[in-house]
Amino acid sequence: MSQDPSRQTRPVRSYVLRKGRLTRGQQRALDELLPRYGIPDTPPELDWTAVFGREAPVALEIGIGGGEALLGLARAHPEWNWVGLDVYPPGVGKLLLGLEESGLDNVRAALADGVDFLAERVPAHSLSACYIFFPDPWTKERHKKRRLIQAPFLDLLAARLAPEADLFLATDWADYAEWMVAALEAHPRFTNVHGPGAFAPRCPDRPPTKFEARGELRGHEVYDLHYRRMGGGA
Ligand SMILES: C[S@@+](CC[C@H](N)C(=O)[O-])C[C@H]1O[C@@H](n2cnc3c(N)ncnc32)[C@H](O)[C@@H]1O
Repeated sequence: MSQDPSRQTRPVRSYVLRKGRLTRGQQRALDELLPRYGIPDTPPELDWTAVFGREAPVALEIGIGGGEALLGLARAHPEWNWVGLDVYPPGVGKLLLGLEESGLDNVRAALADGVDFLAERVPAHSLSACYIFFPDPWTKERHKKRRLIQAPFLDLLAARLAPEADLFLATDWADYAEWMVAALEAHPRFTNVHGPGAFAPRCPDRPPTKFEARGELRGHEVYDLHYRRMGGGA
């Protein structure tokens, strides 16, 4: 039986932020679709109206995985501009293929580190929402310092979110969920929409991702969180 060429894999060549094997389809997407759906490298600080060709609230998802959640959210809210980031080339390739197939025109993608992107590219207070679903949990005690959700990251995020912007998170690690609640509630710029210490109902319009499904098969409970950036300050 001949193999579907789009399923054949080869090592990442052009994009090496994180190791990953691209299918031919994903490699083509990065080569051909990134110029269309990607975010231009210059100028360093972005002008969202120029990036999207229209004025609309901008929502950012950091760590899109295969882009399933972002595609669902962008489909559900065509009136918003959506930006998806990941350091994993096959994931960004998969999102680009999804964009090509869906015809959605309100999504832009970048193969980029979320922290660098926020620090270097995103104008102050220009984001109306941020989504972070199932960030790497770094479960070993000695690795927890690598977790994304901690004070320096929250300082940076607060400086890029507009006042009253929403922050939605989800994790299937109970210990990381508690860690996120502690970090966010210790931060002067974030308030829990559902009351101190509370978890949130499932984020509206959040489609299940492959990663979430894998966790569910292992019996992991999912914890959603919903915070709001309070007004004022940097
Ligand atoms: C556990 S996966 C979850 C993916 C996706 N959100 C989902 O629900 O299926 C975490 C994702 O975050 C990405 N990631 C980790 N650190 C990142 C960073 N600093 N910036 C952007 N993406 C990151 C990883 O490459 C991976 O795709």
